[in-house]
Amino acid sequence: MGLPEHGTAVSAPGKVMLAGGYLVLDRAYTGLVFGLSARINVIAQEIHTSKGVHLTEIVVESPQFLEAQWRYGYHLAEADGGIKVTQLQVGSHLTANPFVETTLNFALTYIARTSKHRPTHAVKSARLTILADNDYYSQPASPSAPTSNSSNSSSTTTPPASTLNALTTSRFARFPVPLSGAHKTGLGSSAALVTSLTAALLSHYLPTSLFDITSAEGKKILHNLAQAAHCAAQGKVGSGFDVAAAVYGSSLYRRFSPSVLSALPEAGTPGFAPALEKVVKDEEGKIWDAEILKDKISLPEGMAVRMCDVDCGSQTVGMVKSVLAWRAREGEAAGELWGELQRRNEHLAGALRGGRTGEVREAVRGVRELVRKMGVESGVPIEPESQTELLDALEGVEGVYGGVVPGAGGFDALALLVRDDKETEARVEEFVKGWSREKGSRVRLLPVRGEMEGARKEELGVYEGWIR
Ligand SMILES: Nc1ncnc2c1ncn2[C@@H]1O[C@H](COP(=O)(O)OP(=O)(O)OP(=O)(O)O)[C@@H](O)[C@H]1O
Ligand SMILES: C[C@@](O)(CCOP(=O)(O)O)CC(=O)O
Repeated sequence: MGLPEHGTAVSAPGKVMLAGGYLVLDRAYTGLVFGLSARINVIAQEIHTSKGVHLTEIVVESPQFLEAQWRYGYHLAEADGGIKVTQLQVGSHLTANPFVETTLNFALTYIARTSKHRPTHAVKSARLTILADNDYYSQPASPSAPTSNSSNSSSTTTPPASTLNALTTSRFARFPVPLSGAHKTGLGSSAALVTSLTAALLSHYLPTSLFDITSAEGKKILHNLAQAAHCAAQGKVGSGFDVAAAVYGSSLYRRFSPSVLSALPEAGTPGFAPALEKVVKDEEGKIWDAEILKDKISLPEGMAVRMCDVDCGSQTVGMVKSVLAWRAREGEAAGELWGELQRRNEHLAGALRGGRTGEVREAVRGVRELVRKMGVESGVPIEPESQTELLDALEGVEGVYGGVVPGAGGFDALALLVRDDKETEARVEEFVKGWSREKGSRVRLLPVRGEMEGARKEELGVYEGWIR
């Protein structure tokens, strides 16, 4: 498979919230958010049809997974409802991908509205290829065999067998399962996907005078559009820190008011297109009130953020709901705890930003102490005992400054602040191997690390073998 000459590629990073989980749901508080080196890449290409064939469809595929192709037709919805896609059947069955479908509705509507062409002329057939870095999903035990993929072999890109071994051990693994069977590691795949798919569509269809991912205005449009699409696809309004990280990379994050999106009609319903354009462009800067402060987040020289995947079979549902119920119930005591926790989170951010490596360990301990208190008082295992034991033990490994349960916490992940050298990495790997043996859990140090940069354009050559 040669190198394709045409197309636009973008990538957006995953996320980890080092401190500020739960608090960040309220605009009175902030979160310390890091973008990650694991990216979701989307390549947009024109589909060339034979002469006389008037095919208009958008094909989205994730060639790393089985049965991961979604094809859509589209039409202009009446009464300014925007461009609405309809999924087309591929082979014998139809698997929905709500994040892809909603993103197409939002991005294509914005494109048709903004471009100078007639709406349906603005959107020609295209193929979007999604490639996710390996750390988003746990790796299969053994490399997958080539599959014939009979149901959609006509259009799914299957790398030739000769390159398959290399691909399974290289940047983009092939998984022997459909996307629904992949085990996620919690790095924010949906936010990175929605952001990079939105950016790929905007870059593909609009001239740089209307969308330029490298400019501040372009990032603003991407952020507002991706937040709106992600919230609609999720069916709820979270803090949006994951989309902010996907667009801007690491930052100190204060959320937008939920009311920003509450007046937006559903995609395809009357008035959706002008309402979306207005909220995305926010021409007077009065609609969006999120604060995404990039210069407030940095690390001391020689320090890295690393992640561990903890696979121990425990799951916790409804954590956010239970913590917020506790806060509503215990207004005053909870408010005091959150106030002090916010101060400690800011102190940690200050120590990291100021390069005060010597203060980091104590600052992390201070944060963890109150996170545990919040957990005990709300009855939610935010930093469960098994994680406390592991984090305390990891502090004893030379080169580890400290670690936390990131985001909402729970049993399944850790974020560590470590000395950024091979020796520390080897010691942590050795330690978690021993811990897994001893405790009967599976703890893995992921290759992924904190990174400052957000969504960006990529060279097509990176994806050789995966696109045509
Ligand atoms: N490689 C991919 N190709 C296509 N769609 C994907 C891909 N990765 C993720 N998605 C979409 O994102 C959904 C997963 O989103 P979900 O919010 O459950 O996970 P997440 O964002 O990784 O979770 P977390 O917020 O815990 O990190 C999938 O069901 C699919 O719709
Ligand atoms: C609990 C919360 O504050 C953080 C959730 O983070 P994560 O998905 O566990 O990385 C929710 C949110 O900010 O949307």
